[in-house]
Amino acid sequence: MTAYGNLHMAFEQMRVRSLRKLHGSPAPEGEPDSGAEPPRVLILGPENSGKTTVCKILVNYAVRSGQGWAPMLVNVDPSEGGWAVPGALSTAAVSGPIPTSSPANPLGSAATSAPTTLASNALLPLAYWYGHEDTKRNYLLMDRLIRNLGLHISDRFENDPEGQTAGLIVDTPSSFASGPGATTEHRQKLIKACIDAFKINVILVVGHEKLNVEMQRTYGSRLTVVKIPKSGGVVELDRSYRERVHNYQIHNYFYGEVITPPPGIKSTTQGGETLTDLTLAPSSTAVNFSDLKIYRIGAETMAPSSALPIGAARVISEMQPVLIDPSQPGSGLLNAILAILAPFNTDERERYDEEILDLTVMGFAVITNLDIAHKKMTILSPTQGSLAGKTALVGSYEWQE
Ligand SMILES: Nc1ncnc2c1ncn2[C@@H]1O[C@H](COP(=O)(O)OP(=O)(O)OP(=O)(O)O)[C@@H](O)[C@H]1O
Repeated sequence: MTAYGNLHMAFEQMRVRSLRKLHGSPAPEGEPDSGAEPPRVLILGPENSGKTTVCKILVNYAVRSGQGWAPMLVNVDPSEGGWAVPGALSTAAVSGPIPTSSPANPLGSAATSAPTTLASNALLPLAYWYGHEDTKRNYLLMDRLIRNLGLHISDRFENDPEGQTAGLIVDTPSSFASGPGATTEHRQKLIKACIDAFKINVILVVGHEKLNVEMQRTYGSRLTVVKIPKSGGVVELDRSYRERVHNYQIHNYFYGEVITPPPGIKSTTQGGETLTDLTLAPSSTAVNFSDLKIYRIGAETMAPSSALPIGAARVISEMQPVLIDPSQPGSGLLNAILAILAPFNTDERERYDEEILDLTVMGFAVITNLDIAHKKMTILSPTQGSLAGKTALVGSYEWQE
């Protein structure tokens, strides 16, 4: 904790200096006035090194310091869940301490979920849908979504110069830290995408000497690279636990957080709310196949370009949106999670081919039944709003009650 405490103090000084610069206040004697940048931190580390926990500790220290900071927390780990369901990349400005009581909402829950009085249970995240657990599956898409998140954050910072002095903290997947030989180039590109998109000025490497040396060598001359020890408390999470957590997170997205009080206790509250308020009632509706346009980015199974025979070109590129016909057997839609996308640009002149890749997510739904004979599908969604005319993206996540 000493290392985390010291880091917090250093980041706090950066915030204060950058706010001072913004207000044009003079620096106290003996303090340099240059380089007053807010902390924009990228956290890297291998699997089970406690990256997410470090992010949460640093964000919680910042919001508790009583200065009214609301740092941006960015989750580019698609297997994490963040504020949406697993498979999404998201970001939110955090203004209250993040509750850490449940793996269902590892970073605090979004305002779209059950309303509660805790400030960090009312986060307004911005999410993009990547749709797969593994960043290696479509690294070009990851790269594009990271850059999209960065553009939105830059826009927000431009409109809120005071808010930007709180800085931002980026949690990354463990595949950014290490991986089999051939993926080194990909992960380096993704790290570079994060550094460019979020204008990172500090890289924290959690307990990985080799990566620390690599980062020092590549970025040491222009960014601060700090190695911090892995906390002794980190729990090694295995594959089956992670799968259970994913199912639990998706269940929670639709049904809210069902917390059963310990035996013998009749009524309990969390953050001043009675626990029954935290349960949600999703709606199940039958829609025609033609009502909803469902796309998949790239083909379902795709070998890396380097594995194709010499001279062969792809029929479908990794970034091409492919319209799926639900009436075709093997469409892979049954039980698939759908990300319902924000509408396309209404101005025809502003439209472009791959616009679908740059649309943010409004919410998630799941196809619980496909009736090919009647061309209808049953969709479970958080609200009763009509899905007609909407566009959805499907990835490789599936869920069954
Ligand atoms: N200091 C600590 N004390 C107790 N438990 C901890 C501590 N740090 C982390 N943990 C627990 O260890 C587990 C793994 O930590 P965390 O999710 O932060 O690691 P990660 O590096 O982000 O993992 P991933 O490989 O999924 O990216 C979590 O269940 C977390 O609650």
